[in-house]
Amino acid sequence: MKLQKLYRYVRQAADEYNLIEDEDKIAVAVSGGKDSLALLYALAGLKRFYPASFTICAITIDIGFGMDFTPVQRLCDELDVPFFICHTQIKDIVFHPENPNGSCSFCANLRRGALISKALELGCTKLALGHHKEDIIYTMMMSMLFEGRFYTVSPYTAYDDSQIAVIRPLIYVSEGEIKNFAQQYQLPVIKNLCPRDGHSARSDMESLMKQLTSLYPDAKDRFFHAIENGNIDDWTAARTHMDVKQLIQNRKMQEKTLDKAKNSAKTVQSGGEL
Ligand SMILES: Nc1ncnc2c1ncn2[C@@H]1O[C@H](COP(=O)(O)OP(=O)(O)OP(=O)(O)O)[C@@H](O)[C@H]1O
Repeated sequence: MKLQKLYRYVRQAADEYNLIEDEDKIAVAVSGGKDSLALLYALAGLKRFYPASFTICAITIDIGFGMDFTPVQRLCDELDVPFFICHTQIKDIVFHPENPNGSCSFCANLRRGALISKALELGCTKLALGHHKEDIIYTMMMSMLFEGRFYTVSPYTAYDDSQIAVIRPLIYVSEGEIKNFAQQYQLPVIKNLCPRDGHSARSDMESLMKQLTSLYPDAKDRFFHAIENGNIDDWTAARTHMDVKQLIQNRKMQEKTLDKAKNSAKTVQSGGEL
């Protein structure tokens, strides 16, 4: 995939869901994986010609697996993006033998907390995550199968207790396109050293989708269309550029529904979406 195409996708998401506003300071959450590196690349370029004026910085949460993030630092230098790395003990907390909550979703929550607190410290108004089209679809499938509700993470999420909103500008980009882009532009992808990488419920959704696609080639597009038109509260609110207070109100209602659904469904360890 060419860079122009990536820009087009990100612009489409930004325009449709009001992701980027004038004076925004966007913290790009960079794990070192292909998705967030592609996101960094896209936003660093887009800020030169996007109608709203915004700045970016990059934040990496070092979970404690001893990964070397020097290649990310080099890319940030090349793109002229300030880079911040936060060293944490998340690995020790999540992998503690006596910790019964040591799931992928617990780890994702800790990472998100660390990202938000660093982004707030830096005065950022948005935190951009690298979820792509399949991430959105697989989260919806997990939500239906494990929680019994039609839901997935939104392109724009506001929190009432925080000055920052989470945005997902890659929702229109497929994983295949990102892989291709990462190869073409030689993004410095760092191998994830977590032993659970690739062994989550998310990978089960991937296999399930492969089977579905062999029977119904358009399954992914149909699922994504259902999400965009399915009146999921956060999605509708973002698309209609709803007032932030109203957005938060909607989110609270959603959380109540989730609690109810969780109580009545079997608890299954999910794939740990951030
Ligand atoms: N350790 C981290 N530091 C900073 N950001 C992170 C970290 N882990 C995850 N993120 C952010 O959360 C997003 C989703 O996380 P997830 O673990 O699902 O990664 P992924 O789908 O493999 O994406 P990537 O290829 O970017 O690693 C990432 O794209 C990235 O923006």
